[in-house]
Amino acid sequence: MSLLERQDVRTDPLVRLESVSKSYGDLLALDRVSLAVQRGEFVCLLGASGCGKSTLLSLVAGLDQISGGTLDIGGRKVSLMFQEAALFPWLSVRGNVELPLRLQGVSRSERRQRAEELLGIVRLSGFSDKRPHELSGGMRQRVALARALAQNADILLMDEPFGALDAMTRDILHDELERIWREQSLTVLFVTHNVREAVRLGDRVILLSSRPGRVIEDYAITHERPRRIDSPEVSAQAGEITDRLRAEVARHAQ
Ligand SMILES: Nc1ncnc2c1ncn2[C@@H]1O[C@H](COP(=O)(O)OP(=O)(O)OP(=O)(O)O)[C@@H](O)[C@H]1O
Repeated sequence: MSLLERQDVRTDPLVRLESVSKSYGDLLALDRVSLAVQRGEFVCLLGASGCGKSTLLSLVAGLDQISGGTLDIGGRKVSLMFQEAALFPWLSVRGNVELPLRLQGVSRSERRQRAEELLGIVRLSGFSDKRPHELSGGMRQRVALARALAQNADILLMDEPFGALDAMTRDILHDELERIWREQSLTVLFVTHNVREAVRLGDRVILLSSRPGRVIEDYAITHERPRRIDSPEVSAQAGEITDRLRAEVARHAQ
């Protein structure tokens, strides 16, 4: 294999954006964003409110059309998870997790088995027959994660999935997500406002400018895993990124 071929293998991204722009009428939300996410990477997107983070996710999800540039996910499947679990209240926990499997045409018995397996992965075995309103916010997000995993997608897109949870519950879910990401070899694109959360979880933290969103920094986070959100290393790097973000917000406010 030639050097060039080997480099191609190493840089075979699952998600590739080249100079992607997105406008809503006169409003330019994203401005020539280039970003490549490698298979198995955990990439966090960070930026001031309104800088286009959710827009970027919805473009990758194919929920919206790009206005310019190239976006290529090679026809791969994506699944989405949001701040609100958005579970169907009339379905049991198992029924919610089974839904994507039902849409994929998976047989009843296989569906049940797979749903139980996924509920085990998110540590909710024994809660299958509960309804969403009987669960805590953290447990509902676990169900949403199991449902996202049931889609059997190549790429997991997460839009502030833990933003509404208390700090302790969020901390526990960080550990769980990291474990599941490793065990399932997931590729994750994760939007957050929380700099520490981004450094806790990400292999990379992509910092977007204030609107229109452009990539202004691409930080490699190399601290050993599992990390603690309150460790000195995470705090120090989060401090550095926060300073950069503050400078960007201040520049924009002038
Ligand atoms: N469907 C839409 N129609 C018109 N404007 C939109 C639409 N979606 C997003 N926008 C605008 O695009 C810009 C980027 O929005 P987006 O929600 O992507 O930002 P964000 O970084 O995710 O914000 P936040 O951190 O506050 O959630 C905002 O100015 C928003 O008002």
